[in-house]
Amino acid sequence: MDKLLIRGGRTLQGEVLVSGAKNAALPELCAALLTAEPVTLLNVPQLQDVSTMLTLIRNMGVAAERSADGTVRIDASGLNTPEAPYELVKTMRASVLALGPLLARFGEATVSLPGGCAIGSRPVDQHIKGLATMGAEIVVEHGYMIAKLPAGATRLKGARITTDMVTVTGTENFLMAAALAEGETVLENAAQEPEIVDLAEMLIAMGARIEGHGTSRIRIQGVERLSGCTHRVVADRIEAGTFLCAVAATGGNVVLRHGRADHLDAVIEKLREAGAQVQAVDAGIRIQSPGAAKLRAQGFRTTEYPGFPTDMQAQFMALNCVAQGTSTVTETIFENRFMHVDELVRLGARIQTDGKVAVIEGLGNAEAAHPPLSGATVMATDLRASASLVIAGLVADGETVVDRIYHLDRGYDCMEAKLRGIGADIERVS
Ligand SMILES: CC(=O)N[C@H]1[C@@H](OP(=O)(O)OP(=O)(O)OC[C@H]2O[C@@H](n3ccc(=O)[nH]c3=O)[C@H](O)[C@@H]2O)O[C@H](CO)[C@@H](O)[C@@H]1O
Ligand SMILES: C=C(OP(=O)(O)O)C(=O)O
Repeated sequence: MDKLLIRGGRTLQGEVLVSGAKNAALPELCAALLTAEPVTLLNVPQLQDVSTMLTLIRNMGVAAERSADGTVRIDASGLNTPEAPYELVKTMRASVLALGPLLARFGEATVSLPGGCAIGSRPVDQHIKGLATMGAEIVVEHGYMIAKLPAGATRLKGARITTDMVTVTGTENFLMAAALAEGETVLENAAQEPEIVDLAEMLIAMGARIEGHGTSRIRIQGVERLSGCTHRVVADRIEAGTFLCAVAATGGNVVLRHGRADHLDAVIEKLREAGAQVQAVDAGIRIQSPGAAKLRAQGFRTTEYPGFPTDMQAQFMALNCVAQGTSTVTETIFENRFMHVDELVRLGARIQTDGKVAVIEGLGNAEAAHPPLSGATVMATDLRASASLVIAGLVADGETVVDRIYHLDRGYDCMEAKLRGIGADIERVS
């Protein structure tokens, strides 16, 4: 099993190329199921989750080829098995995004329930309720959602869908289903994430009629068929945010090429309050930091976009551990997304948790002769927890080994090579 070996203490300088967003590429690969015409996606990141999604759609009879430059060509004209099996869904929750497109184009779908994962339960009751409002008949049997149209119906019906909470994958499933439904669908309480906007733009390029994406009310006028398209996946704001926290912690001066500062307002605001300089520049985002010991830790609460993203909580917590002062972090989206805490503590961090709240005693001291964390072997437990351990390892004294980095490989495109490119001492060992 691969591990990362990090020797901490280097500042970071130079330029990093931000990849396409995992959380946009995965729904967009599913959106290609909505048409029998070829779809080309550009800027698709090289990630394990993308490979899993390609396996999933190929299992359905879809032709999909991926080139090294990030182009993926999909031809779903031969789709013959509208099914997402448990073996694949259990390793990647995003597989539930096949439900909406399969139901809309074929009138049937069998998709495994995702179950839970390390960070908490991943319920899909809102997906089922919303698609049922559009006329689908969905039963849950043997761990699968088995969905079909009522006898005689050929399309889903447009509907007004108000979800109990803001759901990102729910909004994506509804968008894709509604694009081919009969009549108008209005999504109330819709998610506003940049990845939703990017998916909507791809669907519009396929001929969908969508308005209001990026706001909490999205209107979709269903069309009878969608065409192929070429679409470029939006830059990964979470990858960019992770590098921002890494540079803030180590100190340095780095440009994140293609990074979108306008998609990271909540995180950038906190970094500025901490004392780092962060600017949108032509090429992307520039960060200059004197290093965590001279920054002030910042409390935050995770919420849906445009609030502070849950997918950045672990990485910012790692920064808070080595900055000055006490901070409070509240995780409101997932009930178990503090798995990195015990591992950060192994490196010397001081963190107390109580339910959704973590209190971090920042160990930053600009006068100290040694870094406050000391290298150790730590275990990655989930995707963003892994990234937080890498950030901690970059500032810790001596060697840190991050084990189980298959979690990291699900969602970061060549992270160690990118970090090495800006001066980190980090290598992958088997
Ligand atoms: C709003 C939010 O921050 N969503 C995050 C969530 O998206 P993801 O799409 O996985 O999760 P949702 O946005 O659907 O879930 C948001 C909240 O709603 C609940 N829920 C959701 C659907 C449902 O049918 N029933 C239900 O109760 C979830 O338990 C969760 O507490 O995890 C992703 C991976 O970390 C992040 O990229 C997303 O930013
Ligand atoms: C947890 C994440 O992804 P997933 O929903 O695929 O588990 C993430 O992107 O941080």
